Amino acid sequence: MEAISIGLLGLGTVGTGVVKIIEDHQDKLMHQIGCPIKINKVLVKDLTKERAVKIAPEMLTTNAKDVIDNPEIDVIIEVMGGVDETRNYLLQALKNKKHVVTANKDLMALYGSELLSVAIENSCDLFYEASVAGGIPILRSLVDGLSSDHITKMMGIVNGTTNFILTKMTKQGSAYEEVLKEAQRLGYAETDPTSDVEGLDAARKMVILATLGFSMKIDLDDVRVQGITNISEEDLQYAKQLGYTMKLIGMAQIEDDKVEVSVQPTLLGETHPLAAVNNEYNAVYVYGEAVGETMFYGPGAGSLPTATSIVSDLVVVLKNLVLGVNGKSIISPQFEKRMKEPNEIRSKYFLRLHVIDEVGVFANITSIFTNHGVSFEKILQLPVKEKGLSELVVVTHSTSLKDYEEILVELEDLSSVHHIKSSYRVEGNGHS
Ligand SMILES: NC(=O)C1=CN([C@@H]2O[C@H](COP(=O)(O)OP(=O)(O)OC[C@H]3O[C@@H](n4cnc5c(N)ncnc54)[C@H](OP(=O)(O)O)[C@@H]3O)[C@@H](O)[C@H]2O)C=CC1
Ligand SMILES: N[C@@H](CC=O)C(=O)O
Ligand code: NA
Repeated sequence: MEAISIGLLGLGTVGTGVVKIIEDHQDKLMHQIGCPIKINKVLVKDLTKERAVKIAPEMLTTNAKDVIDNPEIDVIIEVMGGVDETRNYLLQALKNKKHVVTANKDLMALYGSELLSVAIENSCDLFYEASVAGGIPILRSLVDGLSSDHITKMMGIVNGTTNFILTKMTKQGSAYEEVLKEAQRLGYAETDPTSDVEGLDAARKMVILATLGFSMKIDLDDVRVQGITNISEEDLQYAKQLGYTMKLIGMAQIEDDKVEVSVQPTLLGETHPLAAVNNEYNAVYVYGEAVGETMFYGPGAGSLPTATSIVSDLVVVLKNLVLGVNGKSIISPQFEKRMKEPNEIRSKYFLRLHVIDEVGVFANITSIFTNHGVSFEKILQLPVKEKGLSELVVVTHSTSLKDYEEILVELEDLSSVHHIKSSYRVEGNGHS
């Protein structure tokens, strides 16, 4: 078989890794697919930029048509990021009967179903393993390895940048801004890291996971999102003191055919399997009715780990090409989406308050919780430097989101509550 010709859209952190893996693993790839892989054209923004891989200048272009309309190219690897422009490029590429491999979760979370239908119409493959948890083969595990089970819960640390930041803040007491800069330097963060730290990147990945895991078309608007920018040093200290580890957790659960999906800073019991996932590492905890607990762990970001998933997707495209089955493995969602209402979403919560230090305050606060049928699992009360105030930290027993939100409003209205400092979801030690 003659060489397979591929085109790259982008040659940054991930694109460079793709070129390296194709070069360094050429023998193994050749053995798997029976022919060499040839990189034909690469779209970049800046032709003069120094590249971390050797690439002939004539292979670079700033004109996307040189890649997507190029009759010599069989497969497009999209690693440029962005949504609108990229969507148009990939739609055109699929209409041109080119198979697509992408790392773009922003695009797949928003336009995945459109792109996948166009792929089916054109008998093309569209794979996106690198878009969730970079180097971990989690999407394939959901659609192949666990296809026979009924998945009821997925919890993920799916953003490497925020896990890196929280780990360094917790374990080394590092300052947020400093660690964010380090994550950017190491190539973990998005071009605009706001989407990392505000939780949006993780939310997009949870949309992809929940859509595949529950076979239901989940949209970004269905995800409740909170990032890590307001987490303070004090919160991390209290978490530790109470036996928890703070992580940005993506949660997707289904119960009685109704789904909840969220991304929020969460206090995990120290023996929860996800509590030990540190630095830029990602992990996705998947609970299936038959299989029970499983966990998929590995690097969630970075050049070579992400590129590994991309080139592995490319191998599947090429194997499918030999078998003549491209586009046949894409399965549309089976079920209608039904989301849980706030009164059906249950959790424990950590709440930190500054309250006026006087007689009767604690009783007033407790009565608000009692009126909603919510009791405390843990309580801490300490003086604060500010005169006349004390710090109250509670962990509740399980309550509905509806009750909890009403409690917060009622606490805000209480004159003896000076300030609600922070509030986080609490998860125990797993096994559910
Ligand atoms: N970094 C990571 O660890 C991971 C990234 N991803 C995803 O992979 C994709 C790429 O990320 P990453 O490699 O980090 O990004 P980079 O910013 O490092 O690279 C982007 C590349 O695309 C090119 N590019 C961007 N916009 C255009 C445009 N409009 N026209 C032409 N070329 C363009 C840039 O060209 P030039 O070099 O000339 O500026 C650059 O080569 C994103 O979707 C990201 O979310 C997924 C998993 C992990
Ligand atoms: N910015 C992302 C990169 C991978 O998707 C992250 O930090 O996880
Ligand atoms: Na992956």
